[in-house]
Amino acid sequence: MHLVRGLHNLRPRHRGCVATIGNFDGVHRGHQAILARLRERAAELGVPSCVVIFEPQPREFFGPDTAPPRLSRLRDKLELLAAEGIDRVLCLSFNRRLRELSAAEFVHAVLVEGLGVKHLEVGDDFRFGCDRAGDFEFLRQVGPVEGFTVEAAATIEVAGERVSSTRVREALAEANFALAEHLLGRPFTIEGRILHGQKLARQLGTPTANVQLKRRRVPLSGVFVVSVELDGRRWPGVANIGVRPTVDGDGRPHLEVHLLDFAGDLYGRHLTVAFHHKLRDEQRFASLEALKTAIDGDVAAARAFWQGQPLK
Ligand SMILES: Cc1cc2nc3c(=O)[nH]c(=O)nc-3n(C[C@H](O)[C@H](O)[C@H](O)COP(=O)(O)O)c2cc1C
Ligand SMILES: Nc1ncnc2c1ncn2[C@@H]1O[C@H](COP(=O)(O)OP(=O)(O)OP(=O)(O)O)[C@@H](O)[C@H]1O
Repeated sequence: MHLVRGLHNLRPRHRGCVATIGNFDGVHRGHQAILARLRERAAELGVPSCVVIFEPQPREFFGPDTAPPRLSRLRDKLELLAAEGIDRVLCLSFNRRLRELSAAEFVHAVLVEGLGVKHLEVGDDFRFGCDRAGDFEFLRQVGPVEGFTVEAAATIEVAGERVSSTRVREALAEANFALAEHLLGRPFTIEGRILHGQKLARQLGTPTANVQLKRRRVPLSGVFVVSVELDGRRWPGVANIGVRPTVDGDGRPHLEVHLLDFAGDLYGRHLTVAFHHKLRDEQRFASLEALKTAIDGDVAAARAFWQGQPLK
């Protein structure tokens, strides 16, 4: 899959494709359906498939602190789109200039001049352009004039509800991991590199891998049963996402994972943590001894969870 960053990096050879536009946060089953349709249309027309995404996502541009936490960073999204068989991603910086483009200007500059789109596939609720004035009806009118066809993707529902990134976030906040997995078509995961921690966990008897979150905000917090993928192998584990009020509290969330039955050095390695069940909220304990007892309980609960159940 080829990534083009910004309109200015489009070349004449990029013209001629089928496209869709959106945030595609989490690449959930609604997105997967649109992407499947896009692949079909690309094959029919003999042109590449292209997904147009924004970075930051528009809501993050308008309210960096109030926008909901992401399900996927840009690199996760790109991996997921590649796995869906998409040929090309155009990643546009969402900035003042872009937000001020009217719907007609956006269509002309991005879809026509930039991509030479032959066919556009969007959800029927898709809105775009300055003040979100552009919609499916507008595209249907302007498409034939600008030389492309437009199709509204059928709405994908799970359990009678439209699948959306918002719904996945709600499921995670409610710790409904079965629903989140159903909506995503895979378990919710967080990937990252292992950093050095304070080395306190070892003293607590439960060595943990500290996954680098940087400034990333995550859509869940608490103590969880997880599975961890490391170099193509899967391990059962238990994880904490929180600010660790008992021991420090730099106010930033940390993701720490203890792999059951694993011995070895994980510093600098890359791992993927899949979330399956919430055990409890994070708590401030009166002593390290009390924290240790709680963590021992979490480890036992994770062991019981995986007992007789295949790792996934
Ligand atoms: C399963 C698990 C549950 C945890 N629960 C809590 C908790 O409820 N409250 C808390 O302050 N810290 C909690 N922690 C975080 C510990 O405080 C942390 O592992 C310890 O500070 C070691 O940090 P270090 O790896 O940076 O040395 C938990 C950690 C794990 C692995
Ligand atoms: N369940 C769905 N069925 C059909 N199309 C969908 C579905 N979900 C999203 N789409 C379409 O996929 C494209 C990208 O959607 P986008 O990621 O912007 O929105 P979303 O998944 O609904 O997220 P949010 O909850 O943030 O609105 C849009 O064209 C949108 O209409």
